[in-house]
Amino acid sequence: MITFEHLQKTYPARGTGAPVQALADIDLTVERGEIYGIIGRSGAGKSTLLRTVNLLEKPTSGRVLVDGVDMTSLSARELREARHSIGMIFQHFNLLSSRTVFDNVALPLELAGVGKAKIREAVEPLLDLVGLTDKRDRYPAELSGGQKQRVGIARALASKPKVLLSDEATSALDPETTTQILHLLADINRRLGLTIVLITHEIAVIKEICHKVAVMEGGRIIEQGPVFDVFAHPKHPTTHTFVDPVINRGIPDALRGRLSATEVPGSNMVLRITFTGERATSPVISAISRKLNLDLNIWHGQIDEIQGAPFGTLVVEAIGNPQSIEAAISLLKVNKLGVEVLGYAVPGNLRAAV
Ligand SMILES: Nc1ncnc2c1ncn2[C@@H]1O[C@H](COP(=O)(O)OP(=O)(O)OP(=O)(O)O)[C@@H](O)[C@H]1O
Repeated sequence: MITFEHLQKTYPARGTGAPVQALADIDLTVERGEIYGIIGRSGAGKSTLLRTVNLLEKPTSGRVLVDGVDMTSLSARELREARHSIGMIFQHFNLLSSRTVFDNVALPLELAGVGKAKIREAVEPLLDLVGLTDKRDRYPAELSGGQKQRVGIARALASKPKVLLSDEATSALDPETTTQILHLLADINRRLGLTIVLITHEIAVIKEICHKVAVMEGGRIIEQGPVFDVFAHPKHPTTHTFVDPVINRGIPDALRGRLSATEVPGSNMVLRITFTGERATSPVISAISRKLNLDLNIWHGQIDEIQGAPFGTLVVEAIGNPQSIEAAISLLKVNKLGVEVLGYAVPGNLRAAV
């Protein structure tokens, strides 16, 4: 539905400053019907990337294709037309304070010259969809933040877009309202098959509703893929800093302090084994222990949930000869379990910690 091809954006120098390269060679595809989350720290280039989709920001080079149409090649009139199929919602809602809820939602249709009866036909179901039928004659100042964003969503849907762009739409809301708005977006995605691209600096937003995620840093995408895969096996250190606080893949601090990065005489290897819902670990682990005559002492374990699928982590201390341990690691991998060496620990220290 949306393809970014070799997309670059450099903002010209301001005053005595240097030009800013906000986007550096972005290649990304968002499939139809997906909720695609883009996460990154402040200044990573998220807003710039999102705003190239409807050409609020013109790329310096490269292309943006929306439903097969190269947005960078359109005339001003064609671009106005194309923008009807791309809705957008904002952190600060961008509502007109002098218009009622109904009139805010109706605005894009009025601007497109749609008649009064047709506007009513379009707006009333949208107010129902976002749960604001009883607020239709209220003004923005009389609404809560969550209600204002519901108006923003209804207004964005008024021109029946194929794509909805969400620019930090929940950043100004409290956690409970954030969850309600995210559920509304997920519901709209399911009911209308709408493709949603959202930018956020909050990993909880990605975890809650996105199917896929791209992590941005310094104008580049440093990691991307299905949310489950990126959360379960983050590769880039920046992805770790986002994911680790919400997916507890780690070990308790008291135990972590007893790990050393290098092997010392008498120490045992400590492994982290990760598994997804379909894989039962304990029969595999006990079979491997028996077969190779080694002990895999479970040190710490837990199960998280990513997008409704269980994701488990076990930290084990491997006690046996080095060849058996190497063979065990291979066998765990053959059984499609994730294995990482966390470090080494002296058994006495471990027992003290447990
Ligand atoms: N109009 C502009 N002129 C010059 N530089 C800009 C402009 N807009 C953004 N930038 C710069 O481009 C880089 C990317 O900015 P962008 O707003 O896309 O990042 P972001 O990831 O959305 O950040 P935030 O989460 O803070 O909004 C930053 O260094 C920013 O200062």
